[in-house]
Amino acid sequence: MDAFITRKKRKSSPSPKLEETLEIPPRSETFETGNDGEESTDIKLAMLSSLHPNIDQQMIFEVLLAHEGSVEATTESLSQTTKKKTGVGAPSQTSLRSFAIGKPSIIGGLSSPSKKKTKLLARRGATLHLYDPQDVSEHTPCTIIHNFLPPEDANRLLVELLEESKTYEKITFKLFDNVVSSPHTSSFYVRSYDELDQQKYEYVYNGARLTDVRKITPQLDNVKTRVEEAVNREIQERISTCYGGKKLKYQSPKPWRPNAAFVNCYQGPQESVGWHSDQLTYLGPRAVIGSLSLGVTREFRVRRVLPKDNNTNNSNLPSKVSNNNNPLPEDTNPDASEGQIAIHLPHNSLLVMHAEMQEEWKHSVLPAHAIDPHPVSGNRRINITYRDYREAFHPRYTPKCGCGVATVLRVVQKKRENWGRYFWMCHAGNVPGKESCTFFQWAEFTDDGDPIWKGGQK
Ligand SMILES: O=C(O)CCC(=O)C(=O)O
Ligand SMILES: [Fe+2]
Repeated sequence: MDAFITRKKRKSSPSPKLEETLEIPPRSETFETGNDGEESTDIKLAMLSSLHPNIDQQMIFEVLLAHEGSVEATTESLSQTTKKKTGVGAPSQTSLRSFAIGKPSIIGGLSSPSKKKTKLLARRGATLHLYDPQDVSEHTPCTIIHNFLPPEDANRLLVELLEESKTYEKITFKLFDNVVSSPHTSSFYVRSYDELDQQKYEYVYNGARLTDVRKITPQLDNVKTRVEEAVNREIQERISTCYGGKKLKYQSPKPWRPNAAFVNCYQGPQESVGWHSDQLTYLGPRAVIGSLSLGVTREFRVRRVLPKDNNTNNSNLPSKVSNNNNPLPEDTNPDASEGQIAIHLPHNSLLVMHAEMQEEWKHSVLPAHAIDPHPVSGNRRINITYRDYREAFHPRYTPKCGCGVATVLRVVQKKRENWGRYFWMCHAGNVPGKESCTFFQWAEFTDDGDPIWKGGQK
């Protein structure tokens, strides 16, 4: 879904614990700000991409660097560039072979039984392109199944959703003085009219309600069971091959049951979604998401978020256990946090985002230079993310803030102190132009990721 804006934390916030994060995810995502009193580069890029949707992100990044991080100077310069219709340069691409040295540790040490120092695959500014399912599962927190559905079922679903997507809309929202709109269209599907009502009137997405919620279509429903089986299989496989035979702490041991689906439509190469993590508020910690791609092939980019200490220098990060008892990432090369991996998502591929993904990685679908048209969808790509909304995380149970609205669940991603710890905070802290109340509460879970409420169950 759409998420591409954020702002820096108001200096007046009374809660020191919030310092490292403050984000404005319009729907179900979380974007992160820096902790140095300025918007992080991602945020600046997200803002600039929204303001200049037709300019390649790599170009925006270079212009931003040339202007020493000034958003104002960059936007001015980009406006000139657009006027002059200057072309944009193609980003340099590198292959896996030129970077892979040994077997990498990909998930912050969680899967790394060997103490041998491993080299990270992607360096700052470089992007590794992965096509092979084995490479994807070894080097990212995802697994991919190509040719997932029988071809005729994939086409039926694609045709159905192309028709549906004719009435999808871009989300618009206000960012400071600008009205910004999401760089693709989307809609949300649930199983029953009762759930539809709940989504419209009980669930809150960053202070707003979803307006476009639909009942699951016949083909979406038909495919759901197969996605469910495959994802549960992949989860078990991941546990045995990557987590040493034991589920992660806070990961639910229950079978994954998709009961909602966001469907995105990307019309043409320029439509995109910026860097984000999906919101855990209704999914709980260590959530798994099944993502089915149809139509035009696009690149799904992932990059790990490494914690930094207060001096933003993480080069001396010792290997130790964080507050949630997961080992901190072993590889602390600051450049490493900037490296990106591009997973190519062809028509009819199922990508499973595993339990380590949302807390420790960010993902995006960046604008493309060119696409190969698909025989059925032309220049369009449809993406379905099946999600398991957990009853225990229904807004009727989650903490309410001073604004009287259900709070959002977040995780400390960037700061070394409290890295990996979850907290509930006021949703308005994520909404531009809205004064947030000071609500903050560390989140507590059982080992199986069920919430423990202070003062007993609400
Ligand atoms: O289109 C995709 O593959 C990813 C979409 C996404 O990240 C999301 O809906 O949260
Ligand atoms: Fe996402």
